[in-house]
Amino acid sequence: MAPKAIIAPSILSADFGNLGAECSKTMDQGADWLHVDIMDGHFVPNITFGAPVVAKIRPHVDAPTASFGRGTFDCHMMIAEPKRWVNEFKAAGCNLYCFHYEAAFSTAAETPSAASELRTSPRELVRYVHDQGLLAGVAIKPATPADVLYELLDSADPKERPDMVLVMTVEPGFGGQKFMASELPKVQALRARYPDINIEVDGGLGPGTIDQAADAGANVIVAGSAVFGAKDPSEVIARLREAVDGKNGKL
Ligand SMILES: O=C(CO)[C@@H](O)[C@H](O)COP(=O)(O)O
Repeated sequence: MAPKAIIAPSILSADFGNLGAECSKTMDQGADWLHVDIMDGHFVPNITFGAPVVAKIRPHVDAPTASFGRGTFDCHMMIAEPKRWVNEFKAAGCNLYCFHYEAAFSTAAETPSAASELRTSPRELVRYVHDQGLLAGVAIKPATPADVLYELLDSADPKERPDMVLVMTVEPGFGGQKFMASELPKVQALRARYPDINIEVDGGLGPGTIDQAADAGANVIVAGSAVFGAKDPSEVIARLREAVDGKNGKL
């Protein structure tokens, strides 16, 4: 049975001119976490913001008092060289550092000019993120199969096991895209093999698509435009939660 629902609105769809207030309002509307999309214009064809902005919004949301707790800043690092920024984002108030499997790998294999301390692998990077005292997430793009994650999730060493996996249900880079149901078999396979892990889905989630994602076994739900564009965001957040927890008998 999947773990409880965690609803993480993506602040990519918030009003950037009023970000602190937008974040605290969304928490008051029932969010568990905030999903903070970091894009570098390199790993993905869009740029958002960096650690200084995260540090500015952190005081607007109470920090979590436990791992995975309310107020977790779930930083989705759509960036090259993800090892470079772990400490800066930790200092800014990030709690969960979710890097892309593809980016961690390419630093080692495809960027031979990268400084040697930045050359890494997904396994080493999960360990490194844990060593810095953060939760570690590993994200996969639509072109990446789920089974690349098995080696990490099967690791006997908890330091090398991700705390969450993120299955992208759109190509990373932009909010407001169409949900790709073609990615759900990955979620099903991961849930069948790992009944207790946090599986996050991101992209095109909302009242019209949540049931498919919940049926597949996702429990951490990112929603940007569906929450920030709603007349009643509280109602949308409650609906997302009900779909996941209702299915799992947790309501
Ligand atoms: O990471 C991303 C996009 O790359 C997402 O977090 C989007 O921000 C989700 O937006 P919606 O599809 O829910 O509008």
